[in-house]
Amino acid sequence: MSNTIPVTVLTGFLGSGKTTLLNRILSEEHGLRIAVIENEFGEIGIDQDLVINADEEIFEMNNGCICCTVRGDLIRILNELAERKDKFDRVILETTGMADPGPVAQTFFVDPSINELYELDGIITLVDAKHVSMHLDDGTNEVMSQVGFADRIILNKADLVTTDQMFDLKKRLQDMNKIAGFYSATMADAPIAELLDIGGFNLQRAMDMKPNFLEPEYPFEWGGIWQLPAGQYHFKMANGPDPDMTFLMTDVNKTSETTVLDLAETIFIEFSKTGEPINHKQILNLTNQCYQLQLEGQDMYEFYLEVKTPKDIAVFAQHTPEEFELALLSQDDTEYFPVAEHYFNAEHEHNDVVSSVSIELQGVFDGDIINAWLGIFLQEKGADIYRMKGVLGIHDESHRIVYQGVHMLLGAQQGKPWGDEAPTNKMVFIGKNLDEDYIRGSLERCLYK
Ligand SMILES: Nc1nc2c(ncn2[C@@H]2O[C@H](COP(=O)(O)OP(=O)(O)OP(=O)(O)O)[C@@H](O)[C@H]2O)c(=O)[nH]1
Repeated sequence: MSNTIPVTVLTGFLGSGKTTLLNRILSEEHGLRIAVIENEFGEIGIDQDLVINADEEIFEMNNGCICCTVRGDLIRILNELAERKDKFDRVILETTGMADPGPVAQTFFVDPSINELYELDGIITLVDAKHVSMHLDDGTNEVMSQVGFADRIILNKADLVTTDQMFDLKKRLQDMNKIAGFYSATMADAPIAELLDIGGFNLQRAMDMKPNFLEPEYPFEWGGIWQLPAGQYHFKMANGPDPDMTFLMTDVNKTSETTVLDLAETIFIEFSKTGEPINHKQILNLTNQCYQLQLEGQDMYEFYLEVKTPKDIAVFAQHTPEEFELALLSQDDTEYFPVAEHYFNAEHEHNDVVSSVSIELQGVFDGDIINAWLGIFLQEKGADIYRMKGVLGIHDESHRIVYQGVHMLLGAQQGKPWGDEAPTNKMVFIGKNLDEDYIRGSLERCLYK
């Protein structure tokens, strides 16, 4: 009998019903002990508050989308979990609605330690039957990929569409994935026994769909090695694709392209951490630590480097040197060129028009005013707001009130009691063209005075 721990990946676009399904699985009597890994898109953790009270272990990853940091964070969490493997029988991994499940699935095949400990049981994709067509028409890549990789597809929110609409939707999705099992559901009430123990993610189909499925993706696009005499240097850079860029340096004792490739296999874990911010004219240390170079506000930037004894140094950068015009110069402005380099497979990109705004406020809201404002806001901006979640304190309410919005639909439910805790408010909005100052200002005006 295999000793590996089965992992089920729950995926589906924002608001499609992943947490609803997770809660159903956790509350059903099946005798299984489940460890949960939650990945969130917004930087403050709300999902943990929305998952029902359970004895299960819940691990949260909210420093980015799982598909971007997958080979770092996820491997680290899975390894930590494995140390306690006597405490659970299986793992459920809920990805953010913005995640492409491809790189998540890939981790279970390409990383040797994970491959030995875990087995990908299956990918379950939740589809919001009311809104998914809009995202498919938009060509939202994440949704296509979530449907394409699924072993099971749950057409959720059947209560919000007609039988004909459901039929057409199923036909459309079947054209995109002929092998998955389809279930139509309301409040994710699909038969759980058919969702767990699928008995193996279909690797062959994943390879058919994406032939480079098993080629690792990296959080960096480029790595290079310089041979440097002792002296003072500076990296010169222009603006790149992002206002900040992850950058890591380390010294090496070999200088071939193979050295860059070998190093990539260990460095990516460090690279997926959030680095220390470094500004123009600051010094970089050769510490094998991740930096966040701040590239915003001017045309050119310089970052200093001191080399005390002759050294070979490797640099890994989130973007290619061409994208931000990287040059390494000595004090007398002689340019030094890398002696070896490699461009990595980092194709994976998000539609960066979509962003998230996370807001935490002290105090309690005036119930009537916050309800009125949220209603108007979602009516006006609903097409752009994929998702809104909030755990709020309301004046004269002893319990948390959980707000959930998906486009223009908004609902509120009573959550856990505050008890002795002072109420605080956490809200996340995910969507296009979000104006953080406007949202924050409006919310502050809704507080009870
Ligand atoms: N009408 C209706 N609402 C549903 C159904 N399933 C879930 N919901 C509601 O839709 C909202 C989003 O559900 P979640 O389960 O939080 O969705 P999610 O996929 O986890 O959302 P994210 O974590 O933001 O991606 C909640 O308010 C749910 O109560 C359904 O079948 N019908």
